[in-house]
Amino acid sequence: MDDVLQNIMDHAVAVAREAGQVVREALCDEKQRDVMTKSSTVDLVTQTDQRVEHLIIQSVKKKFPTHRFIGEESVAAGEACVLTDDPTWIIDPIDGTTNFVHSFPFVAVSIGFSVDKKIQFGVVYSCLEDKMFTARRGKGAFCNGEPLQVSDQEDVRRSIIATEFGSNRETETVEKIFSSLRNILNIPVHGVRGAGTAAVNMCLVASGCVEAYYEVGVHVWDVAAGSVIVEEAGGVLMDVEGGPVDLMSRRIVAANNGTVAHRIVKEIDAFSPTRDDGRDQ
Ligand SMILES: O=P([O-])([O-])O[C@@H]1[C@H](O)[C@H](O)[C@@H](O)[C@H](O)[C@H]1O
Ligand SMILES: [Mg+2]
Ligand SMILES: [Mg+2]
Repeated sequence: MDDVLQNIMDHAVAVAREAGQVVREALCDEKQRDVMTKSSTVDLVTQTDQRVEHLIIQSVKKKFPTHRFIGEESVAAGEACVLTDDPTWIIDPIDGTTNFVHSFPFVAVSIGFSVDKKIQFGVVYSCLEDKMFTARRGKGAFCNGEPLQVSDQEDVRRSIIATEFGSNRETETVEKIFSSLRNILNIPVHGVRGAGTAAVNMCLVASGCVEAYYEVGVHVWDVAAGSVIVEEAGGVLMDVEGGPVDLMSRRIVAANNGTVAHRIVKEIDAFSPTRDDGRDQ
């Protein structure tokens, strides 16, 4: 299986690079950034998201015809979001679509690969920075081939925390997001940041630039690849209430260590969006 998995991962890296090239080119063409909306008026999608997802899936199908897929835009088009034990590619063709639409310079192609419901490797290509983040379970995490290591900071008060506001603008949700943010700022922490892409935020944790990232409202395709990149860089994953992470639950804390993760969890005003797999919370 070892060489087989490496072969699959090599293909993921190659297709992510190809997809990134398409995204870069599309940035220069306003038509390819025309906005459509999904779950809310601020949940954006473009024809480039759809085109890139199609490109990735077709390319994989040709080489690995039995593999399954969970792709953000396929799910938006009505496909089921079910993780089985079968080899499954979990794809976010453009993580950071809002950034893409506005030319805000953090946009990633995110590909996770799961077998037996466990992510085996992750590839995040931050295509405007030309940074290829990769990690295979048990084999370390890398950026452009250089090993990654999380920060060794244990004191949350000397930390930068990343988070996002998401695309749910219901009053209650916005209140909870701000309540968590206020609590964390008041610890106080050195700063709060957000790149506008969950996948890049997780790679920033893996790179040691920020100590933790948390969000309620992410989807499995936002975090599947990043989850193994964080763990392989020495970090930890947790649910926002401190239990084990569940990638379908739409809740995540990714941190450099358990001390920082547990400290952040204390300040998060948790809530439970509808799960990606439609199961009860
Ligand atoms: O829609 P998309 O740009 O692929 O993904 C979104 C981005 O990662 C954003 O930073 C995060 O706040 C959202 O929760 C994601 O859904
Ligand atoms: Mg995304
Ligand atoms: Mg996306």
